Amino acid sequence: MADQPSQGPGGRMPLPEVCVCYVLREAAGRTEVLLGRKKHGLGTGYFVGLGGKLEAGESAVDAAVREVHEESGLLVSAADLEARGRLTYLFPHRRAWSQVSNVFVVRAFRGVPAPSDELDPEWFPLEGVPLGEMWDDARRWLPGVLAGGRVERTYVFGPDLATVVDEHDHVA
Ligand SMILES: CNc1ncnc2c1ncn2[C@@H]1O[C@H](COP(=O)(O)OP(=O)(O)OP(=O)(O)O)[C@@H](O)[C@H]1O
Repeated sequence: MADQPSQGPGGRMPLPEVCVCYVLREAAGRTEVLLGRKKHGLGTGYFVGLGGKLEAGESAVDAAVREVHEESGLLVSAADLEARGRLTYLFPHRRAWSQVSNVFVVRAFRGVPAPSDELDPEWFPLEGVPLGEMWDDARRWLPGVLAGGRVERTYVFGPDLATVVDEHDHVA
C-alpha cells in the first residue's frame, strides 16, 4: 500500500473514499438533476447528490449503484455510470473529515425517486441547481460536470469547516 494515490499531505494513510452520483433526466425539454438535502452526518442541511462511503473491498462504481438505490430507491446499472473524475477534500482543522470523492453521472435509471433516511430526493433543472445551499466547493466544479465535463481537483477547507480556502489542480 506504499503508493496509495489518495494520501493526505504528509500522511501515510489513504484518505477514506466516498462516491457521489448525479442522476440526470430529460423533462419538459430541459435536463434535471436529482439532489436532496442531507438529513444526517457530514454536511447535514446541504443539498447533495446521492452517495456515501465505499464499503470494504467495494469499487467506487458499485458503491454508487448501491448508494443511489439506498438513498432514492432508483435502480441504476454499473455499465451506465459515467466516471467524471475525483475530488479530494482536505480539512486540516478536522482531519477525520478529509476524504476522496469519486464522481459519477448517470442518465439511465429505473423507478421513481422516493424519500429515504438520508434525504428526500427532488429534481432540479440544471440552471436551478441550489449552489448556495451546497458544500462551498460545488459551485466551483458541479456546473461543469453536469454540463458534460470532468473534474480532478483538491479543495482545502478553512477553520470554519465550511469555506474553501485553497484549491489545487491535482488530487492530493
Ligand atoms: C467537503 N465538500 C463536499 N462537497 C461535496 N460533496 C461532499 C463533500 N463532502 C462530502 N461530500 C459528499 O458526501 C457524501 C459522503 O458523505 P459521508 O458523510 O462521508 O457519507 P454518508 O454519511 O453520506 O454515507 P454513508 O451512508 O455513511 O455511507 C459523498 O457523496 C460525498 O461526495
